[in-house]
Amino acid sequence: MAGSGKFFVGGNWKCNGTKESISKLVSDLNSATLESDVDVVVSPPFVYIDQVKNSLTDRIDIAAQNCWIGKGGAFTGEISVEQLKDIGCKWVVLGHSERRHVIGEDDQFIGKKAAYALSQGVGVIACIGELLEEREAGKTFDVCFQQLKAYADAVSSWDNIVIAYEPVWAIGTGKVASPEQAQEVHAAVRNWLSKNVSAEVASKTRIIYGGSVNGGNSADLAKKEDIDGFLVGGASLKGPEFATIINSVT
Ligand SMILES: O=C(COP(=O)(O)O)NO
Repeated sequence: MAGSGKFFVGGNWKCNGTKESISKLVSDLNSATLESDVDVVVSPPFVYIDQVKNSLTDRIDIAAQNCWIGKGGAFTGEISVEQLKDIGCKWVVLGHSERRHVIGEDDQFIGKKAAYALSQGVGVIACIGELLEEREAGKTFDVCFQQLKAYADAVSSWDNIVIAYEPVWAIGTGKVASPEQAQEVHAAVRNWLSKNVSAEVASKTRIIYGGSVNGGNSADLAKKEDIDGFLVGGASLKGPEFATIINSVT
């Protein structure tokens, strides 16, 4: 398994940054003191991965924000898992709500991407999460379990998967899920894994929360039994605050 820490915190930089701003962010991360039992990854835009990989401390791994569904070749505009490995990526974020609801990727497409990435030895941060209208309609569990099933139907091992529960209504809105709301879904996800995969997978798979996490709310979220870390967007672009979040999970 890529990373053996009890906890996992990812920084999803999304489509943000410049060479200059990323150089400053990397410098801040390199000078941070980070808790030892937290696996930490950052996910730069593709075009900055090489810069980050060649300047960031080895304490922090690199995740890509997406990958092609199979081996490279005549797929204009795509980036293969092999190429991401070649430049030092150990992880890839898949199934992010922005890929589902903005780009239009469906569950099966995402599941196949996850299976291929894992087959090449790259870990998968497997995102799931419901829309506000789905939550308001009482469909949160149905949606998350459907997305989980698509991963489970495609992959043959869970050793290199971290599940990220990211309620879409909390992403980028400042409306963070309450610790109780997040714990309820994390516990249901873990129970689903136990019933549909195995008790061992349910026990060892890290389930992380994403959606308006910041240095002020991460500690309360991290106290919950089934919250094993975070996938942080906006706050991960600020090195000191991202370090505060990382150090709050233990
Ligand atoms: O999309 C997110 C969360 O973003 P924010 O922290 O900005 O809500 N993580 O992948």
